[in-house]
Formats: sequence, C-alpha cells, structure tokens
Amino acid sequence: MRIDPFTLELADPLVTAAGTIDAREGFTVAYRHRGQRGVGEATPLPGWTESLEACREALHRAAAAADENASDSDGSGHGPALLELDAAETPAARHGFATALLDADARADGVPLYRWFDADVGTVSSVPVNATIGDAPVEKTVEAAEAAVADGFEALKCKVGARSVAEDARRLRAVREAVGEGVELRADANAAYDRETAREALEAFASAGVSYVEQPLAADDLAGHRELREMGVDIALDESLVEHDPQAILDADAADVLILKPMVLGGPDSAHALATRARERGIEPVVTTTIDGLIARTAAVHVAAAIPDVRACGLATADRLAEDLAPDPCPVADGTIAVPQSPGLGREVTL
Ligand SMILES: O=C(O)CCC(=O)c1ccccc1C(=O)O
Ligand SMILES: [Mg+2]
Repeated sequence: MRIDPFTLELADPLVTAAGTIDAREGFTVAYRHRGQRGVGEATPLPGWTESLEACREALHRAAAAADENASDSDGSGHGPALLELDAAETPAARHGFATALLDADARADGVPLYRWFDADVGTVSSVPVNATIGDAPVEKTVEAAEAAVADGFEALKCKVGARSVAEDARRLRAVREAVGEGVELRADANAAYDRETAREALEAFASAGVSYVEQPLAADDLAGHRELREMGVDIALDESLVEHDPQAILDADAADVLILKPMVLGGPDSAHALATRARERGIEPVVTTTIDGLIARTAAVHVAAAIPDVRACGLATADRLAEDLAPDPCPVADGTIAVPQSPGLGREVTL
C-alpha cells in the first residue's frame, strides 16, 4: 500500500456556523488488488472524523497488516488491512483504503464504480447537484445565489446559524426574491441552534420556501430533531451521523433527509449501504463531499449515481479548491455533475 500526504488550499474558504474550512490535508492511497492499481483518498476533517495524525497511524497500521498477510491464500492482505480500519473510529482512513479497493475491484470487473454498486441503475451520465453558498452578508449571499442560478443550478444550499435568525431569514428571503420560485432552497445550520431558536428559525425560513434545514440542533439531540419535523420544513441530519451509529439514526424517526458524507461514514461502500437502508425507511439520502480532493469527490459522485433518482447532492465543491490532486473528471454544468463511465473511479483518476 502506498500512502502519500497532501495539502490542498481553498481558493474560496467555506464559512459555516461551526467555523471556516480553508485548507484540506490528507493522504492519497494506492493499492494493488486483483491485478489492478486502485486509488483512494483519506482527508480527515477535525470535528467530523479522526485527526490527521490518527488517520496517518491507522493507514500505516493497515499497510503493515496488508504486507504481513500478502501471501494469504487469496494472494492479498486486503481483508486484514480493512479489519484494522474501524468506520466509526477512523472513518477517513477507512475511506482512503476502501476507495482504493473498490476502485481496483470495479476496474477488475470492467465497470464504473456506480454500476459495481448497483448494476440495475443502468447508465447514469450525471447527477443533480446543489450550489454551496457560505455564510456572508445579504448582498454577497444574493450575488452568489444569482451567479449559481445563472450557471444552471436548480438547488441552492445556504449556510445559516452564524448570524441571528432574523438576519438569516432576511438573507434567505432576499435569495428567494432574486431567484424566483423554481429553485430549491436549502439551509444548513451546522448545529447552531438550541431548541427554541430552531423553532423560530424554521418558522422564519418557511416564509422563504426553504425545503429542508440541515442539522438545526446539536448532533446528539435526536429527540429535538424529531419534534422539529412537525414544523412544516423538512429536517436533514448530518452531524448526528458523527455522534450516532446509522441504525440509531434510522430508528429515531428524526429525519426526512440524511446527509451522507462518505469521508465521515468510513467509505463509499458504507455510504452506499446507508443510502439503500435510508430509502427503505422512506428517508431521502443526499450525498456530499467534505470539500475533498478529486479522488474522494469522484468516489462520492459514484455513490450518488448508484442511488436511483437521487435528489441534488452537495458534490459541486471542486471550485473551492485552489489546487487539486489531478485534473477533474467530473465537470459541473447546468446544475449537474458528470459521472465517469470508464472502469473504477474513472480512467482519468490515477496517481
Ligand atoms: O453539502 C454541500 O453542499 C457541500 C458540503 C458541505 O456543506 C460541508 C462540507 C464540509 C463539511 C461540512 C459540510 C456540511 O454539509 O455541513
Ligand atoms: Mg451539513
């Protein structure tokens, strides 16, 4: 297993109620499996995953396990290596290695990764995406929304919760006025509110026609989110998936929508499995990056493409990066992101 560190600066930092993301650090992973060289990316995000240091240690532990077992009967140490990587403890590290394995498997089988997940989806050439609009004063928010709609986005996600509810409501109403009724408007509070403030926010945001609010309350407050579902605006859970295991979230009846971040869930395979289970429960999955490099972003695109008729996903995040690991195989146009059709993650995705 080859593990190489990288740092990617953001050209356009993402300002949220929980802080600003201005750089991403992680590791690329390359691994030979079934005669193919698969690639992966482990890009931990403090607060969401393990630390960079814990990620590094876990990947090197997995690499040692792979080497020790390389002469196993199946000629591969991937099983023992994967067992070293716990999806809850070190999700980014598991994501890195699991992606490399999945890429190699799908390349060996000669299918794009999304069809390796689910051949029944047929050919999916693109998936719808939302524009991600960070916290900013009302004028800048409207400017960003207008630019996104001019670029063809039909769904906008605005960060809220860094300001008062009244101010955020003014931002969202101004966006609605500027873009008209035909655009889906979402808000992401990144756990900024207490229960009372959340009720005020939902009431105020409803007047801007917000379709759902992502994580209004603290990650551990499943009961609070469940109560908020009566307010007429859908509730999406995101940070709660960091605090609770997926089954607890599905059982809590606390969400209309689940935000699935493969980097946070321990891999594209975990994210795809959870999307399927959520759908079975009538909960809509939405796949997003954690502002990752192109390998993880492309893997997330494949996860989204494997979900039939997926709602707009948070995958249009390449533009925020000042630099990337390689040229982007998933261009965004007209509110959709292209899905690579060559085997694995895509012909272009190599290290
Ligand atoms: O969903 C999107 O539009 C982009 C992804 C995004 O907002 C995000 C990116 C990094 C960390 C957290 C989040 C989030 O959804 O809260
Ligand atoms: Mg979110």
